[in-house]
Amino acid sequence: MNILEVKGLSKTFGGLVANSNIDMYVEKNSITAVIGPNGAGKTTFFNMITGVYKPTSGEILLEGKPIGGLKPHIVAKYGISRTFQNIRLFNDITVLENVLIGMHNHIKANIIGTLLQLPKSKHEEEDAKKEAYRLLEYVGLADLLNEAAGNLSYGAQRRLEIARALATKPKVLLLDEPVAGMNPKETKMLTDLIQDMCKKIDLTIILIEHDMKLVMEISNHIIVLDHGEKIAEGGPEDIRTNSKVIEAYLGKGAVALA
Ligand SMILES: Nc1ncnc2c1ncn2[C@@H]1O[C@H](COP(=O)(O)OP(=O)(O)OP(=O)(O)O)[C@@H](O)[C@H]1O
Repeated sequence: MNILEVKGLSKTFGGLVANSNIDMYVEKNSITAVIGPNGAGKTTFFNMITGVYKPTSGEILLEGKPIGGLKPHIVAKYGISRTFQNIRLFNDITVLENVLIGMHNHIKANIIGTLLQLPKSKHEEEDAKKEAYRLLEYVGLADLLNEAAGNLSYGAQRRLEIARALATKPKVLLLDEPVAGMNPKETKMLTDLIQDMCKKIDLTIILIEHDMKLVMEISNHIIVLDHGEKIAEGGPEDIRTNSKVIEAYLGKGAVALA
């Protein structure tokens, strides 16, 4: 079953075509990678799916419902969450508080209730803390819950971003270059986490990643963008040997790397 469908999606900035007529079908509980050289249009594509950019044309359907052009917080409520290429955490507050902030969409108590410490809000806050702790345990950060986020190692900050994204209870999680800048040990931890999220917590994952070893190892499906167009899609083996893909990465006349 397709949880997400993208049909004829385009985005232009003035005269520049950043995405042109892209189709994508994402199966539930799968891992899809979006790859392509620098400037190919990958982040623009993510920004349209998450509501940061309004598509110039085309459709985005989550479980058959149109979500294209909705505001990011509404898209998040419908079940799409993301992490960013450049880590965006609140460095001066604790690890736990960063996750609690991710939950605000799901906490019903209003601000007055919170200020007055009404019983319902107190109860909701306790539940939120328990859930945040559970998420931190899941990503391996429970021991650091009272640490300022800015003091965490790079790999731990990436896992905290994922915990915060999970706090919105997404159905689809978009990861923008999740292992960029990580050492091999951190990369392995994150790779295991990505696969576990897909298998054990009923999540569908779409990732942008330049680490081809990782992409080939974990993706069920890969789509390749170049100059804003989808030039290929398929399983890792199809993509590894696709002449258009090799040409996009290495230039005309290049031969297969594999
Ligand atoms: N807000 C914007 N305004 C104008 N042009 C933009 C905007 N966002 C992206 N672009 C342009 O759209 C094209 C695609 O950019 P995008 O960031 O989507 O590529 P990318 O594949 O994510 O690149 P990278 O791998 O380097 O992150 C580029 O030419 C970029 O300059």
